[in-house]
Formats: sequence, structure tokens, C-alpha cells
Amino acid sequence: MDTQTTATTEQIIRLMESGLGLTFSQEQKQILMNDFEKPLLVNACAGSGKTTIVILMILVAISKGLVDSSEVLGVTFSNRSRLDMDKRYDKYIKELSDVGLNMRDTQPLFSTFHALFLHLLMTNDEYKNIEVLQSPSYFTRQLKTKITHPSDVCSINETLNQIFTLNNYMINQDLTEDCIYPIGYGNMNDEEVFEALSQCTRQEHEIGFYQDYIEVVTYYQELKIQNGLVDFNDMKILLLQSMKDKKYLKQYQDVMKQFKLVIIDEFQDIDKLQWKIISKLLSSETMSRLVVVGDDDQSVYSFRGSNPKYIMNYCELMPNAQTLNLSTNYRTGGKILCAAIPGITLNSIRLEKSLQAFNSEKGTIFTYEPNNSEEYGILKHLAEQVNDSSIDNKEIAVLVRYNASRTIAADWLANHNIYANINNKSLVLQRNRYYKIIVETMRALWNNNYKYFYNQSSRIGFKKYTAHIDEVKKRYGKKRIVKLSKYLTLTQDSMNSLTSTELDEYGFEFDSAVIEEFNDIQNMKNEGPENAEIPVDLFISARRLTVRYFNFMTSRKFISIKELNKLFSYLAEELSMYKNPDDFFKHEDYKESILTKKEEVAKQQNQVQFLSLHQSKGLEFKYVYLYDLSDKEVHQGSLDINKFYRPDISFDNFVDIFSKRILFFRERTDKAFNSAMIEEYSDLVHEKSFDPRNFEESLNNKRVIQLMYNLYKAAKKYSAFIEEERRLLYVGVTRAKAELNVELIGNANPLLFELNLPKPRQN
Ligand SMILES: Nc1ncnc2c1ncn2[C@@H]1O[C@H](COP(=O)(O)OP(=O)(O)OP(=O)(O)O)[C@@H](O)[C@H]1O
Repeated sequence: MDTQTTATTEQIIRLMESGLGLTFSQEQKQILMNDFEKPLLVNACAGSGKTTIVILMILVAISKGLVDSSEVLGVTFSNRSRLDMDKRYDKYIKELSDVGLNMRDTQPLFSTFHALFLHLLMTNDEYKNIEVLQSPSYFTRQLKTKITHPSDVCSINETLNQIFTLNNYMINQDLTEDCIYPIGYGNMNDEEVFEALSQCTRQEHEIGFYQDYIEVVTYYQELKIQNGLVDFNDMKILLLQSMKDKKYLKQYQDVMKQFKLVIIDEFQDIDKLQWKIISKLLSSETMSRLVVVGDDDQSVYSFRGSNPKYIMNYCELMPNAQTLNLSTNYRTGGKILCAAIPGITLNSIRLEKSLQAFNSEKGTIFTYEPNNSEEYGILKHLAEQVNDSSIDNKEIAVLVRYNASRTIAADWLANHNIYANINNKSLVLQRNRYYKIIVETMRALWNNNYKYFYNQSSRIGFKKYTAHIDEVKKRYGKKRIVKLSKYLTLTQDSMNSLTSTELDEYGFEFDSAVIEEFNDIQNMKNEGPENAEIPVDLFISARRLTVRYFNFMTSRKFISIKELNKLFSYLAEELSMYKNPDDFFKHEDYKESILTKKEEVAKQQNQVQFLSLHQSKGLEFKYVYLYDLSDKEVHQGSLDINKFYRPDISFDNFVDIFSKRILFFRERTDKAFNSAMIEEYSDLVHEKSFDPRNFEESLNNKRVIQLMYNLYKAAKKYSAFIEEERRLLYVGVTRAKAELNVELIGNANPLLFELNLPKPRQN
């Protein structure tokens, strides 16, 4: 090894500064001076150069001769981070050789947890031929057949997704032994099993969902075995199981023995099983100098099993570990970071640290409040930037919390000749279920099209109306109907001539409504199609015909009224820009094709990327847009739950605080628990033995104590959820290097108001 063993660490650091053109902060230097005598936690804030420092730290250890590069293992969570580490290592080696710091070119091993676990498993004869299944979606077709309680609100694919999110959570939190049922299910009846499952998800599902969960997941396990496949969860579980056998444990430990220095990046994302495996397989010597690097403020994967408690309690996990901070953010403009700090510091589950920006004067924030005169201010600004030839579009990112937010934005942008890369074709407006109901009904009326009319008949008069149409058609014989007018004439004949059946009576009422709307529309068309009122009238006709369906769906809460209104007002506004519905339909077809067809996408000059807040982690952009962050899950008023009941609150403290709040601030307490949709609250307050004025006495009642305990658990869970949402918002804000744009919609996520934002932009 051509090391610099004669050079002191200070000299190596100075060479690094000159070779890389950086001036390290005192904190960074302190980390590079680490002597590897103790375990180390690098408690880093976003953009503080932790990846940079991790790699340089490895290079210092190698150049001082403490380890050979082949003895170093860097573990990450995603392939993207692994590649980033590999690339940066190469780059630094080259740049440092220019200043005389030469290292042999063998590379340390940078690996994801998955790849490492797979490698270990394959050393075991039993698993040497296993193949990896990247995702359950490989079996979607087969798994779909096991969904026998389809939801009225979610598609089958969405339901499958929810099933596997729940399954992952259970596996990663160690809540299941067989990867299907909750632990202890042998002593539970069905109802208790469903109840235990429902505790593992924040969504509220019908019993049918949990029945389907068991069917789907059981079948999934069978399919994997039949096909000789293992997924990422299986790897962890199979490793742990085989580690119970001393022979295999030793075998895996022998493989890991070569690594004398191990660094785990993004340690805030580690889950229980990953920690169990890694801590058992590394030698005690390597564990004694284990370096973990992470930012507890960026722990956003609890739904996948990540548990910030490992980073929070590292010093207890590894007695005599030391903690070093990286508190200067080199990425985020200072003004933007200042806006983020008041929010994130409200979290109670976080490590003590100071946060500051390297460049405190940098950064601009714009906020936008959509109103009647300016609904799309934020998108207009985005369009200007995308069209600005001096800006590289890769430097722009639109971040959303929920997938549906991509739909209208992408369509609006397509109207302005900008292609939004939303990464999911099913989210394109023209493929939206409710949009299709209206637009196909419009096409039926305008183009005299029977097929569209028939497609949407169940939305005009429910399934019974479709049955009536089938009946009328049957009387007509087997001939195909192409024109809606043909069907309407047939049914009119039936109305006049037949002794009507009950089905006819039901159907004629809807037929009459269709005839009326159809005639109106066709009369307008005959008077000349170029009339600014026609498109909107046509929309209103379609709305009238489908009103029963939408009222039914919203009253049963299958559709959110807010989301529906947003969609329809967008559609109405779109239509008001056309004189002829044909032009509208043509343009809609065009937009669908540019947003979904590969060859069309490739032709689009102006592209802009949409990412979820989760996807944006680890990335940085000059211009960031926080778009359509709504109160869908973090409801107005519910932040009080986190304010008064921290996620780690003890039961005694909870009871103490709750007793006072319910007595003196009853209205606000009702609001907080109700808006957080914590049903355990209403269970408690409706229990007749519970009396807030005689709180102490109520607690003598067994039932009250049980309900109180249920409420305590639910409040803690919701409080932890709020803190995770706060971290997610922090991740989003800190992606912005120069400019942050925030949309404050009417039903904005209340966490946005914890940020220090300027007044909305006036147009
Ligand atoms: N001492 C320094 N002086 C100037 N720039 C620096 C310094 N250290 C790091 N940087 C720069 O700061 C930016 C962020 O660094 P890096 O990507 O390593 O941060 P990170 O902590 O891994 O980020 P995150 O956790 O938010 O993804 C990079 O552009 C890096 O070059």
C-alpha cells in the first residue's frame, strides 16, 4: 500500500482540502481526526456533507495504514446512495492523487443492506440458487384473483399496495413470525386477528380488507416457494432464522471477518432486523469502532420499519460510543433553512443539535395562496422557469405528498406545452375515473355515441339502468347499436307501445332525462358548433345526468367532496376556453398521448420532474416546489395531540395532562382528538363511568382504565405520525439550494404554518 503513514492526520486533512478545493469546518475536521478507538455516531444535519466526510474518513483511515481498502465496508440503504458513494470515492481518489496523496486503487466494498444479506445467504448451500424477487407486483395478475372484497374507493392495485405496506410493516417491526399473521394468532379468533392487523395500519379498512390480506399474503408466500424466489424481507428473515444454527452463524461471521472498518450511512433508516443481523455478524473488534452516520430529522420510513430509536439511543446501544455533530448545512440557502428550523425543532423525538446554513444570506422563498383571481400562481411561476433557457430543467423539482396531486398539475402544464414527468401513467387526468365518467358522458351526448353512453349508464342510473338498456336492446334483436339516437328512438318506441315491466318503469325515467339532455345538446350543435357556451353547457348536462351517482359516492364517503370539486372546477375552467367541444376532445386525446406514450414523451422539449417527498430524500435542486400539500391526513386542529402528548410520553404523564385538558379545555380537546380521528377518545368520553369532573374516581373503574390506556396508545401513535410528517416536510424544504416555492392551498397541511414563510406572492 502506497500510504502516507509518515504524514500526520492534520497533514492529510490539509492535502485533502487543497486537493478537493474545500475548507472543512471544525466539526468536519474533528470527524476526520477520528482515531477509531470507539464507536462513533455522526449526528449530521441535512446537506452537511456527511457523504463527503464519510468517504474522506475512510480515505484518512486507509492513508494512515489503519486499514486496507479491502477491509472497509460502507453500508447504505438504496442502490442510488451506493452508486453515489462508489462514484465519489473514485472522484476523490483521482483528485487527491493530483496533490500527492496516493492510495492503491482497490476499492472498499460499498453495498446496500439487501446486496450484503443476499451475498451472505448465498454462502449457505440451502440458498445458493435463490433468485431475488424485486417486488410482489411480479405476481400481480395471480394475486388479484385473491381480492374478493374489492373496495369501492380504491382500485385493486391500490388495495394490493395497501396489503403489502401492511405486510412490510409487520415484518419490519417484528410483529409476525410467519410473515402473514400477527404474533400469537394461534390464541386469537378471527375478529382478534383482524383487530391486531388493524393496529398495524393508520388507514381504516373494512373487515373484508383484512380477509383479503390473509388470502393474498398466504398465496404470495406459496408463489415465491413454487418459483424459487425470495424477496427483500425474506432475505432478512431467512438470515436470522439460519443464524440460530451455530454452524451458519459462524459461517456468516467468517465472511464478515474481513471487514475491520464498517460505516453505516443513513443510520436513521435502520430497522430492527437489519440491526439484529449486522450487530451479530460483525466481530467485536469491528463493532468497537463501528461508525454510523445519519440525521434523525430525516427519518421518514417508519412505514417500512425504520426506527429512529437506533440513532436516538446509539450511545446506549453501544456503550462508550461518542457523538460528533455536523451542523452546518452547505446546500440549503440560509433563508430557506431558517424557514424550516421553527418547524423541525418542535419535534420532541430528536437529537440535540444546532442547525445553521453555510451561506446565511442565500435563498429565496415564494409562497402562493390560490384564490379566485389567481388559482395557478405556483404553476405559472414553474412554467416560466421551465421555459427559461438559462435554467437547466434538471435543477427543478416539484415535490408532492400524495400521488393524486400530480394529476391536475400535469394536465395544466401540458396545456402550457410542458411535459411533467409524473412517473405513473394511471395518474394522468384523462385516465382518472371521475373525469372519465363526465367526459365520456359528454362525448356520448355530443357525438351521438352509444358506446360511451352504455359505458357510463350505471353512473346515470346505477346497474339497474344498464339492465334496462340491455332489455330494450334485446327487443331490438342482435343488431349493433352505434348511435345513441338509435337507442333513444328504440326506448321511446318501447315507452309508447309496451305494457311496461318494473325494470322499464325504472329505466324510462332515466331515458327521459337522457333524451332531454341529448336533444338540448344536439339542437345547440345544429345551430352551429362554434359557440363559447356549448362546452360548458355540455359539461353541465353530463353533471346533471350523473349527479345521483356522485351524490351517492360522496355521501358514502367513497369520494372526497373536496377532491371531486377540485377536479370538476378544473374541468369546467378548461372547457370555458373552448368554443367547440370537438377541439376540447381532440386536445384531451393529444394530452393523454404525450403524457403516456413513450415516443411522444421523448419528443417533449420542456420537461419537469415530479417527485414524492420520500423520493426527494438525498437529492438536491436549485429550485424546489412544494405543491398541493393538503391536510388530508394531518388535519387542522390535530397538532394539539403532538403538542400535549409527545410520542414517548408515559402513561402516568398522559393521564395527568389529559385530566386537566379535558376539564379546562374541553372544546379544544374534543376538536384535537376528533380531527385526528382517534376513535378511542369518543369511546372513553361516552363511557358512562367516565366523569372528567371526578377524574380520579373514574379511574377506579376497570373499564375506564382500559379505555384510557387505549386512548393513550392511539394518542402516542398519532403524535409519532405528526413528528414523521414534520420530518418529511423538513426533507422537502432542505432540498432547495436557491429557491423554495410553497403553495398554501385553502386546506393546507397545518405543518406548513409552523415554517417561517414570507407573505404570499402578489400577482
Ligand atoms: N466544507 C465544505 N465546504 C463547502 N461545501 C461543502 C463542504 N462539505 C460539503 N460540502 C458540499 O455540501 C453539499 C452537501 O454534501 P453531501 O451531499 O455530502 O451532504 P449530505 O449531508 O450527505 O446530504 P443529505 O443528508 O441532505 O442528503 C455538497 O454539494 C458538498 O460538496
